[in-house]
Amino acid sequence: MLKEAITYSIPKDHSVRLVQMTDPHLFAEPDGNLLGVNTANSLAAVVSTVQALNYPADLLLATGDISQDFSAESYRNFVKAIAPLDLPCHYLPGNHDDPRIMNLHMQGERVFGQQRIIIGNWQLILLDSTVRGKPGGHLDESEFALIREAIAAEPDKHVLLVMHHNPVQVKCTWLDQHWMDNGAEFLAEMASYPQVKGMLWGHVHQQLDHTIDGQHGPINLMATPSTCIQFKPLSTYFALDMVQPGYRLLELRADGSMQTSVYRVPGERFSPDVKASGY
Ligand SMILES: Nc1ncnc2c1ncn2[C@@H]1O[C@@H]2COP(=O)(O)O[C@H]2[C@H]1O
Ligand SMILES: [Fe+2]
Repeated sequence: MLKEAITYSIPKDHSVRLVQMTDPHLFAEPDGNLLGVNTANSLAAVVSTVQALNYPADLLLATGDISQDFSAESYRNFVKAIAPLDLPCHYLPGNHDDPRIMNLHMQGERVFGQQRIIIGNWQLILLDSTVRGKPGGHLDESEFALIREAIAAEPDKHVLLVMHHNPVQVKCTWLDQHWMDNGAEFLAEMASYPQVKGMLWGHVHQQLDHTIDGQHGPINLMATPSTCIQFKPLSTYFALDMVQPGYRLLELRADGSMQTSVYRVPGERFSPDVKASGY
């Protein structure tokens, strides 16, 4: 049975404006760092950068790997860190999250774990692509069923599919072993639905903007940098990139088209240990 969606009422001819933040990898302790980057500080820098823009966003999407240590405090720290944005936050799990602890501790008046959002002319579907105990992803049949039922329930809404794992390979050999392993099947089915206009994910700690031809028009594929460490694009072996922490803004237009850009923290404040060989 399809669970009820959260509905935001904005005029149907208005654009929906989203901020996406992904892979903050927070710790319980404020001095926790991942390969030389203090992840609480880098998230705070991203939040300040977004705040300074005064972007009239409707929602914040947090696309997984909220935690690096599976602690309750790491999730509470995330909720506190995003408070200055004063936006409703919708989250989904990544491979470094514990869904039970996450759902218990991602608590706030406007913090939500539900899978469907109806806003303006759009339906946002938040998918769980995680596989217990594994870094790689897979989309279960139940998630396919959710998408089919959600589209059938709201056939007039454009659809943005949001998830943690990449359904396409990014040409980083070491990282592509952890992609959504049935991504090809997923893409093939989604390309047959006229409603599906975009797919948005995290996990790969790098930007990717790519368009594929669906059977009814283009579908935007979008990956977003982490708010902490960045992976070097097109690398065979694990390698970090020196580009700064980032986030993405999206404007989903009422006609089903979209405008989106990735932004990064200005300056060179965050420099990871480039000799690191993994985590
Ligand atoms: N050297 C490595 N080789 C393969 N996988 C790795 C390596 N280092 C880390 N990983 C895993 O690959 C994942 C990719 O992004 P995540 O943030 O999910 O977390 C990473 C780790 O779980
Ligand atoms: Fe991650």
